[in-house]
Amino acid sequence: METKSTFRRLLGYAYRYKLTYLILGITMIVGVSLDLVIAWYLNQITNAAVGANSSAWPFLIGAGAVILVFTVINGYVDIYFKTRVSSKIRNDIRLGTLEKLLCLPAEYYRKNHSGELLSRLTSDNQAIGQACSETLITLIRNPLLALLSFIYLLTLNWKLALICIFIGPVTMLIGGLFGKMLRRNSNELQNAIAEMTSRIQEIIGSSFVFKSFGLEGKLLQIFRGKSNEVSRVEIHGGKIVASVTGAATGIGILAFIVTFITGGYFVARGDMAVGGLIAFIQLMNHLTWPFTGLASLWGDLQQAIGAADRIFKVLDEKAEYHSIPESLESKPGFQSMELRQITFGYDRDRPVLHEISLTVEAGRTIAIVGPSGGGKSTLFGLLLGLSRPQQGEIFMNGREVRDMELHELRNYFSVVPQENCLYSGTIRDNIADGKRGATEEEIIRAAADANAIEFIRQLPEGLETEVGEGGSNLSVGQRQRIAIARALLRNAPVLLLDEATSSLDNESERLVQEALSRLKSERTVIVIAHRLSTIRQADQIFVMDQGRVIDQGTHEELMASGGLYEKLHHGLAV
Ligand SMILES: Nc1ncnc2c1ncn2[C@@H]1O[C@H](COP(=O)(O)OP(=O)(O)OP(=O)(O)O)[C@@H](O)[C@H]1O
Repeated sequence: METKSTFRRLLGYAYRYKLTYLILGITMIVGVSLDLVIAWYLNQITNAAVGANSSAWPFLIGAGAVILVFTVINGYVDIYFKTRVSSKIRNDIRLGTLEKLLCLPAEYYRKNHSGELLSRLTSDNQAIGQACSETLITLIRNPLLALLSFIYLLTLNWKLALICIFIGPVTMLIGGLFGKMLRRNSNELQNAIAEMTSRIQEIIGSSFVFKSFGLEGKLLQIFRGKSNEVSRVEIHGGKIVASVTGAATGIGILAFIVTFITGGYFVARGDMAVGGLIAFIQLMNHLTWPFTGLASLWGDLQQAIGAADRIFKVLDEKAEYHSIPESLESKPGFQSMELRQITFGYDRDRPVLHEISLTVEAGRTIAIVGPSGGGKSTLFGLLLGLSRPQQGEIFMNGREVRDMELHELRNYFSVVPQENCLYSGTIRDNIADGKRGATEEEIIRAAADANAIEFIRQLPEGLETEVGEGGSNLSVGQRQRIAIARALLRNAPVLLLDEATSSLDNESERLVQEALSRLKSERTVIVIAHRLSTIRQADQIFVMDQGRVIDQGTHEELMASGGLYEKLHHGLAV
């Protein structure tokens, strides 16, 4: 992406807060004026001291007090509004980024590292906030201050002023030179941090496994590699910043020495008053620092543009839908769903489903069974429109689903996934996710039908119990029953049930199965069955192997045919 257009886009966010920027424009002008006034003040006070002009003191004290008051008030207003605008812009971009992420297709999540996506919302977002306030304002303020200081310098001693002007172009050259290096370093650092963050997420979420398998040493070793890489890139960045700062400081001091030596010479010759020299040195600071500071500011801006590039890349991704939908409403009126010759691969040239055809009629229970990796979950993804088939068509009530809004399609389904994904919040929140505006009575009834109400009542906080990250405060069986309650409340006509493979104890299993049979009644059910015992009653069973439907029929028919189903039944007998 072009730096210019990225910058223009960033300005678009800033434009929303034009009033705040107007205030910051005023504080900037007042700040610049105060810097010049202080040089003038030093000039006055030194000349009064050298000329033994004691009558000037009341005026000088008064002027000092005014300068002090203005400086304090202006400083407060300036910092407050800079923080405010930076925070607001960061918030806008953060919300926009998450909104976009929520609208992106499942494929995007498959292809992008979660740590990278996390960095878009954290460190990249932070870098942009800084750029839109302090960096942006300073980039305008510094050249303005330098220009006005130079004009003032000309009035003090034009010859000296012209001698000192060489600094500007030299420092700008340095800024330009190092800016590109800083930006490259920033990109490299972001990638390294993203990889490290992903690792942290993975490690933190797996304490049960790494502790039971004694993987601490291995994980630390892997993490050390990622962490060392971050450190290496940071140190390299430090080298670049140190070079910029060193060069800039050198130029600043050179300018100072030249001014002092030349100015001192002018004073000695009587061409300049001592107060003038003092004011000159003060103004030289304003002339050199804006330029020397420009180098590192430029670096900051480059880093922010790098961060903005990455964020805008997410914002420009093709979304599944253009705005966050209202929470899904179940849609009555399901008649049938038909898959015709569906072929699909996560990589286009490596299909994992081959020419799948099946029909699901209203009110029937369809079971999909088969060995692991056969494509059962992938098929669910296609039904829900999470992936699009590369060949073939899917019809819902006779309508091609390509012609339907994704929300409309998904409104036909209630899903109980294998991993019973709950969100941080209370049990009530999680059940209520099934239906917008669910009443207390409906929530309790759903919990009761899901065989969850008893354990909920035994919890000290009842429905208000926090489930923890991903439901980690609850047992697997309890999580499943909450997920079933959520699906019951949703009350969509088609239930997609991916049976959990995790084995529950007998009592828990009984409670879950009982809850599921309530959920299944009066609905169309498509179930991925891991326990063949639970699907004997299914109207139609599809046996999938290596992405193909290799057999179909009722339990009895499939047992009689002596194919894979019969083998699974005897061999796995789950
Ligand atoms: N996100 C993905 N990217 C690439 N390939 C994938 C992805 N998810 C699954 N696959 C592949 O697709 C094939 C079918 O996987 P799928 O998860 O649909 O099988 P399954 O029958 O549901 O297995 P299980 O019973 O173990 O859950 C497998 O070969 C798997 O490796």
